[in-house]
Amino acid sequence: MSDPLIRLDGVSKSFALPDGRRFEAVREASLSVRAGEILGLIGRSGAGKSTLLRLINLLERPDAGRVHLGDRELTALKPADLRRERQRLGMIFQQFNLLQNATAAENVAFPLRLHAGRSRREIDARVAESLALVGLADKADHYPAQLSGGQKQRVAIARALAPRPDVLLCDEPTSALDAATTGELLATLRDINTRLGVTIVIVTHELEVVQALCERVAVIAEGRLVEQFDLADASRQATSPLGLELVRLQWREARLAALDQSALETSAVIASIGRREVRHA
Ligand SMILES: Nc1ncnc2c1ncn2[C@@H]1O[C@H](COP(=O)(O)OP(=O)(O)OP(=O)(O)O)[C@@H](O)[C@H]1O
Repeated sequence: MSDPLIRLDGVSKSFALPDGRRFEAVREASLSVRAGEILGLIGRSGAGKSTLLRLINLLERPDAGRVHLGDRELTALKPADLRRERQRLGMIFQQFNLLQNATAAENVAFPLRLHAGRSRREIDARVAESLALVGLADKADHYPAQLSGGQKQRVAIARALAPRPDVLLCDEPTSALDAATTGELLATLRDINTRLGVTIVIVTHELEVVQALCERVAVIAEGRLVEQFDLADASRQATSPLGLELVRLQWREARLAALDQSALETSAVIASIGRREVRHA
């Protein structure tokens, strides 16, 4: 494997419980993410998926272990250097996290204004470009309350992309959306990955999302990374219950696709017989 873009080395994170004990949400997790790939992080509720994702951009600081982005060790950086490196890591959330009293354009401009050195004209151009990327050029002046759930998530994606990050971290981005809107949003994420080369790490509890979008998957259970595999690798042996469920879903989808194909071929044969009979009538 080429040098990874993101590398977690033995990261652990615990939280204080009300009774004073500590709960280990992530335990000695090591993970590498290649530049340009789409990695799914899956696990049952409470398994530690979101915590692991937030350890990548140090929204959560690990108690132990190291986080690398390219050749920089984020866990060793001073606050000003970390702020700069974090611009390479965009993030979106399940509940969109938009500023309600700001327009779509103002929301997208927000991260650009946080860092000095960009002119007003540069910011306006970047905002327009980012909204166009997610198909919302005509909604720049709309407030979040005037947008659908899918449109709100697109504004959030535009905001995350505005600083031109290398990575997009997605925390359950489709959980608040219906099936059709989920499909459209996944197509947008794939397009961003293909056209811009943005590496994507997505946390989800929906195996269909992994199946539709991801190239590789990492399974987390009780804070531990229990297995990782390429979805296209037919020779793989999934071992965890969720890994096995995902493989079964892939088989089912593949069988349905084969059935669709044979139904299509059958109808083509019937149609050609019909045409011959009409000619001979
Ligand atoms: N700030 C916090 N303080 C205390 N406990 C926390 C905190 N954040 C997470 N936890 C606990 O850590 C565990 C893992 O949480 P996390 O949100 O990472 O799980 P998850 O796999 O993303 O779950 P879900 O799919 O339900 O969102 C949970 O038991 C959660 O209650």
